Amino acid sequence: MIQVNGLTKSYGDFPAVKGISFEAAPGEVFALLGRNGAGKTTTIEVLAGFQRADAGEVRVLGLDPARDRRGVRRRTGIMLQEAGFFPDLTVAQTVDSWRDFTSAARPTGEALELAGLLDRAPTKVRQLSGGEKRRLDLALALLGRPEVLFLDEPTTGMDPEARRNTWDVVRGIAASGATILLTTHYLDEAQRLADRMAIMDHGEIVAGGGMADTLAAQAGRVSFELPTGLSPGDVPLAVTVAGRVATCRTEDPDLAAQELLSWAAEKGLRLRGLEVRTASLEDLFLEGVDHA
Ligand SMILES: Nc1ncnc2c1ncn2[C@@H]1O[C@H](COP(=O)(O)OP(=O)(O)OP(=O)(O)O)[C@@H](O)[C@H]1O
Repeated sequence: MIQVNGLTKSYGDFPAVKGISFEAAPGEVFALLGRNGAGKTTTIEVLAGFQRADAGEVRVLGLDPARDRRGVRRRTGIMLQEAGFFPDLTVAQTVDSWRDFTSAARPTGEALELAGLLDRAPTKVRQLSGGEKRRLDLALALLGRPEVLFLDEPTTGMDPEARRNTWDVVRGIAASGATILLTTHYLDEAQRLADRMAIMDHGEIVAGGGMADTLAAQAGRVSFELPTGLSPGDVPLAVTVAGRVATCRTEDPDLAAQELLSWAAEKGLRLRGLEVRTASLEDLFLEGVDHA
């Protein structure tokens, strides 16, 4: 559904995307992650046909978006970071006007219901909150029953309930066979939603793969307060210490915690603040962008 091979894009002398490659299959949610300026939006804009790549090959639904922008646009939905709405139209009028130039469009009520915005149908766009505007954007992106959906930071500004609603919608669309390319700064969102991901930094992919496999291959951590009077060398596992908090990075955090607890019991020590954590996407993200 999406194939990117060696995509390169510069603005003047500035290389924003430096030869990245990835693919996304039908029914897959693919998350493109990375800090501000990493090149995520540029990548989406090239895929959606808004920008031309300088080099590399890009295919969406087997089409080249630079040559067949119309064909791509007809079968894809897009939610960019800044939407341009007419402030004096109501929510329903906005959707209606988009329906006029969308083929096989959903009924207005259905699109609004999907985006959780039905009760705001008669409200003027200028009166919507930031999160509600994102929901209107989502309704428009879903209007043409897209086979590929590009979502650039879709839940920014949404309250927790609206975020969850959006996740359910995204999962539903993916379950119906569509492919979703998502950028987000909420790593919990990526971890919950995405089947696969790529972390970008300075225009390059620095880590990526299947979400579950990649996280499973990452080390977890066990941390606790180092008991008074002890030094890191007294602990039976290799730890790093910041302040009084000792941290052990390990592939098996449960086993490490058991070893620590039996050692503490034997010595009559109490391990305060004991925390056992499997690897999170946040760990991987920080490691990826730090080492880049
Ligand atoms: N039209 C433009 N002209 C010049 N430079 C640009 C333009 N658009 C983006 N850039 C630069 O290209 C780099 C990549 O921008 P891009 O918007 O793709 O990053 P991003 O990963 O989407 O960031 P964010 O998380 O902040 O949305 C940035 O350094 C940005 O300043």
